[in-house]
Amino acid sequence: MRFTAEDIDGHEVARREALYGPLAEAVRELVDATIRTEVDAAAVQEVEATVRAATARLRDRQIDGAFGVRYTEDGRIMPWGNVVIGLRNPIAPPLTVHRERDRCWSEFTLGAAYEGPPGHVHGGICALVLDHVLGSASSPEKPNFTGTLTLRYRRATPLGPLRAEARIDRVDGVKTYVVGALSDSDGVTVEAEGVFILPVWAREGSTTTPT
Ligand SMILES: CCCCCCCCCCCCCC(=O)SCCNC(=O)CCNC(=O)[C@H](O)C(C)(C)COP(=O)(O)OP(=O)(O)OC[C@H]1O[C@@H](n2cnc3c(N)ncnc32)[C@H](O)[C@@H]1OP(=O)(O)O
Repeated sequence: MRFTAEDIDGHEVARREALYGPLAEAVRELVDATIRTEVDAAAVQEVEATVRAATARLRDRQIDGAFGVRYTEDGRIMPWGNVVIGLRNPIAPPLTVHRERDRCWSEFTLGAAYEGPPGHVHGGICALVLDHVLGSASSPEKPNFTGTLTLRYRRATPLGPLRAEARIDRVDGVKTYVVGALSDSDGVTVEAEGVFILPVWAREGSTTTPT
């Protein structure tokens, strides 16, 4: 498991956010435009060549494997490759998750890139979002892992503005039970409950390391 310390200060974190955030946002727009465009064949081929050239340019210098979770000495966490919240991940909507004591919530918009049933959010994407928001609620600091996630899809979730929220129901040793829901403006579309577990390597007195 890749947790990497970065010897950088707040200014450097901000500089990187300002550099990579707009790139990821531009690629998100590209994905949406790729799905919805109706330009002619020549234009599609021209854009394909441009995108391939841009990809090759970025690959001139890159890390091996995934981004991992990076952190600074002063406790800033940079999960920038994360598929839900990652600043550098164009697949991430991305969500901004807010916290208040034992609750977390996020308001966000899912567009064409997240479609399953026509005009509606893919069920796996609903699970992805709820897994993350419930997991975030389960622990403000230590990294809990999803043990079991149970969902009840009450009705199809339309693409567009949505809200996900979660709160701790109870804690039993290393297990935290969390409940939550995904909603649109008409109310709940998916109910969720999850058991989030502190992995062995993060438990008090553990000498094992993340694998
Ligand atoms: C770090 C910063 C990150 C920045 C991002 C922040 C956002 C974070 C949000 C991220 C959110 C997204 C998060 C993600 O995407 S996490 C990624 C998806 N999840 C996984 O990959 C988890 C894989 N599994 C494991 O790592 C382990 O099996 C875990 C850690 C789950 C348990 O470990 P271990 O197997 O060693 O446990 P134990 O033997 O000591 O048992 C302990 C207790 O737990 C009970 N139990 C065991 N398994 C399960 C189960 N599956 N359901 C229910 N209960 C279970 C067990 O009976 C016992 O209870 P009791 O008998 O004592 O009563």
